[in-house]
Amino acid sequence: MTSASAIPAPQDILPDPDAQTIEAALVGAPNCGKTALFNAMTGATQKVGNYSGVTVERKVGIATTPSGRKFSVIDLPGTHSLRARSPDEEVTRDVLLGQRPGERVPDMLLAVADATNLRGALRLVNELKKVGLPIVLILNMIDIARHRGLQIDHEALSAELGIPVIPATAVRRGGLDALWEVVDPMLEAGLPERRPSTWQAPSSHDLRIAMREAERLVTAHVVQPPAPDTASARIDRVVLHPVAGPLILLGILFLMFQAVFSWAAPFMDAIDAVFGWLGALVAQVVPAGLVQSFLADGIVAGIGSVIIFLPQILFTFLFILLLEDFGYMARAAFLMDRVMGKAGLNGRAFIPLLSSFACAIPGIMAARVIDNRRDRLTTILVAPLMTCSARIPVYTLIIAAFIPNVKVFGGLSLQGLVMFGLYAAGVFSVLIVAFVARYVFAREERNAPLMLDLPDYKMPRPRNIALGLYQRARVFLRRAGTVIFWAMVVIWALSTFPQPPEGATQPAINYSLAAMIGKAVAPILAPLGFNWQIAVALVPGMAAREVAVAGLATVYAVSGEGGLIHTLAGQWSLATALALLAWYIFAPQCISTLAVIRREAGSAKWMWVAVVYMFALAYLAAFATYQIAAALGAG
Ligand SMILES: Nc1nc2c(ncn2[C@@H]2O[C@H](COP(=O)(O)OP(=O)(O)OP(=O)(O)O)[C@@H](O)[C@H]2O)c(=O)[nH]1
Ligand SMILES: [Mg+2]
Repeated sequence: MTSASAIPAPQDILPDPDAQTIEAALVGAPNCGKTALFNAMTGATQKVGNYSGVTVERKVGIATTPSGRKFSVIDLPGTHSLRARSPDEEVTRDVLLGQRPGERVPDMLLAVADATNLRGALRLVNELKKVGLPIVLILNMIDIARHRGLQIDHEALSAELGIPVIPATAVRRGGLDALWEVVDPMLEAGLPERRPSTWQAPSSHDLRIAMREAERLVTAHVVQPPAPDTASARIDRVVLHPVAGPLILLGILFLMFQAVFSWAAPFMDAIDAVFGWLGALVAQVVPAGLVQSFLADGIVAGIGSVIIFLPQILFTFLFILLLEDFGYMARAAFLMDRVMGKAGLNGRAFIPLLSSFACAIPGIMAARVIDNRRDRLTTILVAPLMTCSARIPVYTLIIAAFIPNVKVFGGLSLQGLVMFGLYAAGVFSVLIVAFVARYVFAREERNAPLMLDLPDYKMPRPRNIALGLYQRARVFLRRAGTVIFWAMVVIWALSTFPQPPEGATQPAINYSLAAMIGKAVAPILAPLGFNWQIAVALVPGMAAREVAVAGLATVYAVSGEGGLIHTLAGQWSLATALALLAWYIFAPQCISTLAVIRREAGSAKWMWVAVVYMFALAYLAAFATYQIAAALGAG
């Protein structure tokens, strides 16, 4: 039998316009492995993660059965019931009930259960049966269930439910063989006509009856192992401990930044050497003049100054992805729940905020899992304050130039410590702003604690990690090749033209348009300790945060200074550097994020609220930092 997962299929494509194509929808609780199944069936590479709420949109792919039959598979956000409470659950409900305009109802349902936790899945199946579509129940993660000694009589379950029940392991080669053996003949024979839906939103009474029925099925057909004391439970007794837990969380993050700083350094040096060599090569091969300046100062210096931070970004995400896949991040959510509740943040805001470490855009989209509109809005507005990966270049550059590379407190890297502090400042400001928003929105204090599904710990899968890193690297390099490249071209041109007059005495850039613009904006930024060169970098830096780094590299390279880090260390005071760090904690310097806020919040008003409050905080923070640092003698 050929493995269907070996057949690549384009992702995110629309269903085949040929109405003959069968459409099967994956439905199940959050974190039961729907996306892992989707990827295995279609060869797609959608994000999976060991926590709930990874998928918030409908995705379509084409699966090919071993006998070569093709059908569409729809991956949906996880849901416990069709009685949808949040925008992501509504997607699932609307797809199944045919309430999405222009989309037909799927032809069959692939109900997915986490085999180690059948009760909820059986309750959902009870509801799904009323939709009137043919159902196949997939008992996914059967590998874990077997490992734990759970015995599930899937044949008896199938007889009693009246639908096929098939064990599967989405993440193993051959893990879908049993599924294909059932689905292939089903497709061959043709699916039965859809019966009219009799689904109605269940009342709490209905839910209780369905729950009892699920309970009965589990008792009848599942043999639980005698010792329920699993490794997960043992680990959780330590990491969820009320005192030890938060300390362990802090310790892990702390060590992470220490490691990132020391491990990334040699790779960054290597990239620096390559770009230094490229710059020298350009200077040698291309005759001195405008073309040489464009290539060496604009392209090589500008792009190189950003690409050098790739190792830092990859190491940071190596840690985050490992913790996610291991199942620790869901515990972190549990530990942070009380603090977040005090700040008035919805417990489900944790994952959106966690995603914002990569980039605020997926973070803001992940806020769709939050049902209460005001809570969702608060999360959308604070997500951009989390330290996204585009800030890493800015932070690292300034740290490298101004924070000595020394060990303190018996072996801790001071630079790693400052980076940790900047991340902590981001998290802290999220909590403060959310707290204030609670009064602005007149929201009540959150009373219900977070209903968390704590997933079992799993060994991180190298494939998931590699995929995650590859995607981060691709996003980062693509930005370097597009937004940053074009910003560089503009900044170089502005810093080069008009050319200095005959007999000019100052550096050429002082006669350029960039200097004129920078000097016009500079008075507004002077109280923050920013000079006109910073102003030149910050204005196009609205496009994306890293552009400011590339901008500084070009501005100073065109002025004829070599080595950005050295130049900055020589030209700025410590107070200026600290003020710029403070500015970047808050400033909304990313057009794409603002566009997504507008889309997800549903009006331009909230985008402007974000722009105004973030600029105001950035200005205040930079002002206070500069004035205090200068007063202390760092000016
Ligand atoms: N051991 C094992 N792990 C699995 C299996 N299927 C999925 N996983 C892991 O379980 C976790 C959750 O998988 P996802 O596919 O993201 O779950 P999902 O149902 O799409 O979750 P949401 O999108 O949040 O609803 C990931 O860490 C997967 O690698 C399986 O059959 N066996
Ligand atoms: Mg998913």
